Amino acid sequence: MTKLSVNVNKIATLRNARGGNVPDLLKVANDLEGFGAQGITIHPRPDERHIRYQDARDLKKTVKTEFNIEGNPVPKFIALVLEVNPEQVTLVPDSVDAITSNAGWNTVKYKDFLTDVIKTFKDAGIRTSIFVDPDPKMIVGAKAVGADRIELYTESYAADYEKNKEEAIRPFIIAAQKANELGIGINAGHDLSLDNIEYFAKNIPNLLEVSIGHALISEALYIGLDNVVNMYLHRLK
Ligand SMILES: CC(=O)[C@@H](O)[C@H](O)COP(=O)(O)O
Ligand SMILES: NCC(=O)COP(=O)(O)O
Repeated sequence: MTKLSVNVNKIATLRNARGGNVPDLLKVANDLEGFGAQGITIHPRPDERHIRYQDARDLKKTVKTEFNIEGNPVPKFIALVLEVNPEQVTLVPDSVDAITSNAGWNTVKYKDFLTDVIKTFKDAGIRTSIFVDPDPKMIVGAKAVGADRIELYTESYAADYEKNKEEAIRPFIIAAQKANELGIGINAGHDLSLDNIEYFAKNIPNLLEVSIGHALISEALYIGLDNVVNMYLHRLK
């Protein structure tokens, strides 16, 4: 079964719009777990425009499922993750001014850097995952730097799903086969939604976890967080 980790960045975005504590991020995360989410994901960005570094510290005390922190491993991020000690860290190569994540790591070019960073986190007992495009070379590179898992960057799948879902998923199936062959775990995320998740999960062998935020919170505006979590869980069965 594939685990659902809910990315709560958008809850923090809404909270920050007024400067107070509505909605209450910790309560929402706790409720999501109560509704069945099997993990909570955050992606603190250097400008703290949604998740603040303090949110990571606070969530660590309350999250009872798997806590996953994503981000670019700049020194400030590495220090935060080591301090908070989540179950999983996901390395994402986003630039400071990126609106959202827009590429996977080049695990070949950044081999030495990634090997060091992965070792730092693994020595602290934190499971490591590397955000990658569905390119077998990058998956071989992720294995070579010692990552426990890859997170497949699913933006292209989501963008092309309506046009031609068989074509859209093809590179992801090939990538997953490579990951399975190498014995590296598979996570996935970015722009996954109630529309496209079921086909993805059914076609990707050994998909361990998906992290979903933007679409899930948007869908919840119409059907509520409880319903939306359960609809994802049903599609991931
Ligand atoms: C790695 C990934 O795809 C997500 O973490 C995504 O980047 C969410 O970040 P934002 O909420 O800042 O768009
Ligand atoms: N790792 C992907 C994630 O956490 C959520 O991405 P999105 O669903 O907000 O696009």
